[in-house]
Amino acid sequence: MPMPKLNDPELLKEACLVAGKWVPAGENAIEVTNPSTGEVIGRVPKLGARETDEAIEAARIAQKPWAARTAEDRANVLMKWHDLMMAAQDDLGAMMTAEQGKPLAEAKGEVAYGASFIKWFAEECRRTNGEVIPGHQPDKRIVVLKQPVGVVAAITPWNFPNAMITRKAGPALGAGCAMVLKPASQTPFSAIALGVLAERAGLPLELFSILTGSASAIGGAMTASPTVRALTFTGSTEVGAKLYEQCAPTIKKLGLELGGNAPFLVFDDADVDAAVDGAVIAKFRNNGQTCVCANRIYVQSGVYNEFAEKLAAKVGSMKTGDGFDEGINFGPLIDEAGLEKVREHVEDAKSKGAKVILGGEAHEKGGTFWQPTVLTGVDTSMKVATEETFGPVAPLFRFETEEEAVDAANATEFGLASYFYARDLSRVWRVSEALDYGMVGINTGLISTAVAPFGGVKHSGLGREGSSHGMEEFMELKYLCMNV
Ligand SMILES: NC(=O)C1=CN([C@@H]2O[C@H](COP(=O)(O)OP(=O)(O)OC[C@H]3O[C@@H](n4cnc5c(N)ncnc54)[C@H](OP(=O)(O)O)[C@@H]3O)[C@@H](O)[C@H]2O)C=CC1
Ligand SMILES: O=C(O)CCCC(=O)O
Repeated sequence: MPMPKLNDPELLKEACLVAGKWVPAGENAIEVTNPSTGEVIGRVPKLGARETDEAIEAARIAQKPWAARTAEDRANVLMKWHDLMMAAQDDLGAMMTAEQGKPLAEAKGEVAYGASFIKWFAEECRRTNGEVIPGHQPDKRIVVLKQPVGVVAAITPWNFPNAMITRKAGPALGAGCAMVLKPASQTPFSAIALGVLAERAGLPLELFSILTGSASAIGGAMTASPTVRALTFTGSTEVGAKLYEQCAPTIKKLGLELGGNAPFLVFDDADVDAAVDGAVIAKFRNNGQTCVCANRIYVQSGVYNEFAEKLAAKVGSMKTGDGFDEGINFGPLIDEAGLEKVREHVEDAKSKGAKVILGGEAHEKGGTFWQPTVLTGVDTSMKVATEETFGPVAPLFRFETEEEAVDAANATEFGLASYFYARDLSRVWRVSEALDYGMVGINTGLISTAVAPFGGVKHSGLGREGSSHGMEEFMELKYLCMNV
C-alpha cells in the first residue's frame, strides 16, 4: 500500500538542513524506497565533506549563545519540539512505515518513544547540577561545574529512524551543545522531519544540521574535525570500531551503541506463558531488527517442549505484510542484504540438524519478506549461536543447569541486552549479577525507556543513553580551585 496522504505534507521534505539553510536534493541525489513495495518515495541530497565542514563551523558559532541561554529556556524549546512531534505522530509514523517498513502502529509507538527522550532531557537539562567539595586546605574551596562539550556529531541507523536521533539530540541540545547529524541513507525522511519540527519549535537552525549522503565522506569529515568534541553513533560494531579509530587523533568523547547478540533464558521455574509473551516482544519487535532483540533463546529441559510449542503457536497466529495494512505484526526486512543474512542463518541451522517448527522460508509475499521462524534442536555449531541474525528467527537451545545457561549466554564478544524468566528470588539475583551485559530484562521482554541507562559492554559499545547518565555523555566536568 502506498503512503497515505500526510496531514502536513511539508514534513516530507526532500532537502537537508546544512549550516542553517535548507539544501534541496539536486541532480546527484539518493533515492529512498519503501522496503515493502520497492516504490521510490522521494529523494534526498547526496552531500559530502565540504557541506559537513560548513555545518560544523556553523554549529561552532551557534553553540556558544545557545549554551549561554538559561537551562529553562533550552528546556522550553525542547518541550515545544516534543509537543510538535506528538501532534505530528500520525504523519511521522506514516513516513517511518513508508521508508522503514515497520507496521504503522509500531512506527507511531516509536514516534512516542522518540519524543519521550526529548521530554525527559528537557526536564533533565534543568538539573545538571555541579558540586561543592570540602577543600583539601583551609584556604581552598572546590567547585565543580558541568559544561557542554561543544559540537557533537551523530550518526544513526535505519532500524529506529526517529528514536535513535532523539536519544542523542535531546541530551546534547539540552546540555547546551550543537549537533551535526548524519541519519541512515535508507530512512532519512524521519530525520529531516525532525529538523522541520525543530525549526518550528524555535531551535536556532545552525545548531542542528542534518546531512544525507556519502557515509564515509560525512563520517570522515566529522571524525577529522578538531571542532567536533564528541561523536555519538548507533549501528554495527564494524563501523563503530572504524569511527573509534578515526576519532583517536582528535581525542573525542565517544558514545557507541553497537551490535548485540542477546540471550533470552527460560528456567524451569519460569511462568512459561509469560516467557512466551516476553520472547515474542524481545525477539520479534521491529521484525527482529533491533540491537536488543533476543538472538539466542535458551530453554531449560523441563519446559523446553512446552515453550517451543507455545511460542510457535503464538507467533504463527501473527501476520506478516505491508506495514500500512490493518492488523499487521511484522513488516519486510530492510533490504536484500538483510534477507540474505536471515536465509543464510536458517539454511546453516537446518543443514546442521535444527528442526523448523514454524516458517523457515522466504515469505510468499516475495521481496524482502521472511516468514517468522522458530527453530528447535539448535546448538553452538550454528551461525545463529554467534552472529546477530537481525531478523525474525527464534533459535531455541536446550540447557540442563543454571551454570551451563549463564556460561552459554556469556560466551559472546557482545554485551548489550539479556533477558531471563525465573521465579526463584535467589536465582534472579544470581543470574542478574552473573550476566555480562549492560542491560538485563527479568521476567520482561521490553526494557527500553527514556528513564533508564541504555548501553552495552564489550563489543556492544561505550557509554549510556537515556536517564540522567545520558546527559553526562555530552558534558565535561570543570573543577575550580579557589584560594580564599
Ligand atoms: N546497534 C544497532 O542498533 C544496529 C545494528 N546494526 C547491525 O549492523 C548490520 C549492518 O547494518 P547497517 O545499516 O549496514 O549498519 P551500519 O553500521 O553500516 O550503519 C549505521 C549508520 O552508520 C553509517 N555508516 C556506514 N558506514 C560508515 C562509515 N564508514 N563512516 C561513517 N558512517 C558510516 C550508515 O550510513 P549509510 O546508511 O549511509 O550507510 C548509517 O547511518 C545489521 O545487520 C545489524 O546487525 C545495524 C543497525 C543498527
Ligand atoms: O539500537 C537499536 O537497535 C535500537 C534500540 C531500540 C531501543 O531503544 O530499544
